[in-house]
Amino acid sequence: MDSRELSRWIEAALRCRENAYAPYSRFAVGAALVTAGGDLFTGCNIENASFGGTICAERVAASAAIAAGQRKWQAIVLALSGGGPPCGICRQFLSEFAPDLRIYRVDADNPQGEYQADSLADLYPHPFSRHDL
Ligand SMILES: O=c1ccn([C@H]2C[C@H](O)[C@@H](CO)O2)c(=O)[nH]1
Ligand SMILES: [Zn+2]
Repeated sequence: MDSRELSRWIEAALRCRENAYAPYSRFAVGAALVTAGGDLFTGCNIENASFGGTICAERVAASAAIAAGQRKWQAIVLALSGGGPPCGICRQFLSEFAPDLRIYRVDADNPQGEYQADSLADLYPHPFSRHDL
């Protein structure tokens, strides 16, 4: 991955963040899931008046990739205010398909600033998996 490619992924996450439906938290999140072949699937968070019905940007992006038949992934880019990490539900969800996924995070309030890069394996070292069934 060169930095131009990463910039394109970040742009995609930021653009999708503009579609976030977050009237309750007012916290907009955008995600860009990058497949092994370099295709991009984007997602934003979608809240619900029944709060538990809310879905995070990460799972929307990942679900779009899965629904398109693409389950081999290299990275996900997250764009959110403060650049925080994915929630526990999303870590578990992503680990089903890509336990070593690279996770890039940008602060949507300062997208040209530093980004964080982690492996999902580091952020979520002990997923519940098929071996635990
Ligand atoms: O990594 C994250 C963290 C939070 N959210 C969403 C869920 C909810 O709509 C709002 C506040 O938690 O942000 C995400 O989409 N991804
Ligand atoms: Zn989440």
